Amino acid sequence: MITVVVQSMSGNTDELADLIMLKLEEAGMKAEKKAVRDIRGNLDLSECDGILFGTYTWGNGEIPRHMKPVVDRIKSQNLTAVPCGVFGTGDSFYPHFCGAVDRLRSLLKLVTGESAPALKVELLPQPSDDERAASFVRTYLSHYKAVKKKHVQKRQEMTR
Ligand SMILES: Cc1cc2nc3c(=O)[nH]c(=O)nc-3n(C[C@H](O)[C@H](O)[C@H](O)COP(=O)(O)O)c2cc1C
Repeated sequence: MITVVVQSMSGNTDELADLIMLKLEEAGMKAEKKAVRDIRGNLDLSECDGILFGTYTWGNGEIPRHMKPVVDRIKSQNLTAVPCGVFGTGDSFYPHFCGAVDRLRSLLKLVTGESAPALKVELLPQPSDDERAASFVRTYLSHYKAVKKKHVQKRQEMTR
């Protein structure tokens, strides 16, 4: 079960989350969506099977402050065995298009050592983003399998 954690102000990123959920389900993977405002206090990210983080970008290519509960968890909870991906919407009018996606990926790389697959979409998803979302989900699912395999091997080595 993939947990899709999404922060959206005006609905674009939420719509992208729905498209990604659909693609996950079409690929045979169960998914649940959680809005950041609903997760305060009661979501241990390290217990998730897999996570896709969705965010818009604010300020000058920044992660919106509403994502703080998620960023704090990424920093404090052990996500090394949890396959993660990042998606977001932004506006290419700004110098750092979807900067929040890049920043979240960098943070995840720092704490997990893994390069999370990413998808950036211009404002509201268009029909042309359908195949991009499907391709992102395919890339994420192979990353998911690779991370799971790595951690099974690690556990086996530790019990030897
Ligand atoms: C004040 C402000 C700053 C923004 N800064 C950026 C930015 O630096 N980079 C970017 O790609 N988009 C930026 N955006 C655009 C939003 O990220 C974009 O509209 C996004 O799709 C909103 O997502 P939402 O509908 O899920 O809230 C900014 C928007 C506003 C209003």
